[in-house]
Amino acid sequence: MSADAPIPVTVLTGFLGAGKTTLLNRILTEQHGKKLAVIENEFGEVSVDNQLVIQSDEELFEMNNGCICCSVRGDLIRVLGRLMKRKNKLDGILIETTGLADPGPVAQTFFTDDEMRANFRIDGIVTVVDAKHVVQHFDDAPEVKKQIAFADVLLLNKADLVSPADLAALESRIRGMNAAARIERTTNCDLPLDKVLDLQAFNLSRAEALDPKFLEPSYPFEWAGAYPLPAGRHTLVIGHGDDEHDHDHDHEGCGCGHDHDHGHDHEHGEGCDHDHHHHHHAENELDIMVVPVASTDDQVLAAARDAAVVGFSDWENRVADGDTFTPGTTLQRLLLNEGNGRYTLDVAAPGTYLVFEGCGAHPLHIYPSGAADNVRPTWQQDFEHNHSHDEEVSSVGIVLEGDCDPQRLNDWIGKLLQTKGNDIYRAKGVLAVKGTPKRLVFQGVHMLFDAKFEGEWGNTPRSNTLVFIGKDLDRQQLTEGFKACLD
Ligand SMILES: Nc1nc2c(ncn2[C@@H]2O[C@H](COP(=O)(O)OP(=O)(O)OP(=O)(O)O)[C@@H](O)[C@H]2O)c(=O)[nH]1
Repeated sequence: MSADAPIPVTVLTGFLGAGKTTLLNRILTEQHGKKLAVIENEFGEVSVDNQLVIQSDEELFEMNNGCICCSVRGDLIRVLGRLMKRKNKLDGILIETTGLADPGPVAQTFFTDDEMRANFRIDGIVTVVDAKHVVQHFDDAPEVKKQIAFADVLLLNKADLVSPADLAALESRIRGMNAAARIERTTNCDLPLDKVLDLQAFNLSRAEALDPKFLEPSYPFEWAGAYPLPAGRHTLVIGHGDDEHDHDHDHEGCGCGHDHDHGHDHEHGEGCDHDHHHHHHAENELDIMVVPVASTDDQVLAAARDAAVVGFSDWENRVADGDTFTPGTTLQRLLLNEGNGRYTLDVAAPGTYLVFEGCGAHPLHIYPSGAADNVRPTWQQDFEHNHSHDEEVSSVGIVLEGDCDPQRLNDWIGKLLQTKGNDIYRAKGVLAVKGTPKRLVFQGVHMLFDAKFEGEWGNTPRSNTLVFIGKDLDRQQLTEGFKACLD
């Protein structure tokens, strides 16, 4: 490939347990003579996939502290920046998204600026569909339909688990959701790799037709405002706790939580139609970032916004009610009391400070030290966070030392998935079993599960890592249940 040609990027999507890692491992083991970089994003409190993706020469980047379509997009951009520098040594990039990712924003990342467009080209979006379980998620997981709609190739996988009649019915239903994609029926994602790689299939106009906002950026924050601040220890108030001063963010009007009277630059202001779902924030937390800027010129604001995108994907500093924090590109997670909180913002130098708010629904006031009234933003903007996740899906991770008793483990898992398999969408783990040097790899998708001994522990310390993903998971019950399997 010429050094100037953009690197082809393949996005692998599909709901939890559909077979994405199976396909990835197939690609990694086959002799295709290509040098690929793999970006792996996993949903779950603890990572198991790093133990399940086979070892290969390919470079593997893991992103596990959030979903690639929103909170770790900053990480994705950073990894791509690194790969860009070694572009002539790479033949392609594979991105395995979490089962809950909307592929739209992932694909969108490659169109965000000229540098991205020049260096990368989406070759295709490959969606793996679990023929056995997908139907039950059509209604409860909106991501599934998006993954199908966005696909250039659809693997109708797990064909071995359904009857030919059911498979045909499913195929026509899926065809109805995406008339353009090629559909391949597979078992264990077994198909020639030229059906998923080197497709030149991604079509920007189709993506725009599916999502008219496709080329509009989406951000991990919903609002930003610029405040002129003197040096000093200022009070930052979130919420309505202070009624006396509650005159500048009244919520009449669009209901989006901002004071529109003072907005100078409302890109999306009119209908304020951004949705306020924010799956990874609890109601009693608000993510903010306070970034010093030299001015409110467009270029300066754009640079601050890009820094905030990266900062929002990084680890947060937790700030309790009453605590102090300083400006900078660190994400500050304000801990709220029923939506309210009062913090000290310690400003060393006077100047303009941009405040980014993760969720725009929280009124925010800054009272400079010694001032009777709060300071108004001189500029403000709403940002589009145009997708959301099913807030009910959560994960429980268990990491424990000790050896499992195989019989008790089998009984526990069997019973658990039989009784709770509707709600446990996905379970996986790598376990240490009494009396064997091998690692037990456990895989569950709803009620179906299997466990295989794969590879030895060798020098790696024996331990048990398990993750459950689904709705209404009972952490204590799962943890206690597993503990009882340990010797
Ligand atoms: N019977 C059957 N099982 C399959 C098939 N494809 C994959 N599996 C099994 O389904 C389970 C999940 O497969 P993975 O490849 O890990 O699925 P995934 O989409 O990567 O899962 P997440 O990353 O957790 O969302 C594993 O136990 C696979 O062996 C298939 O065609 N038939």
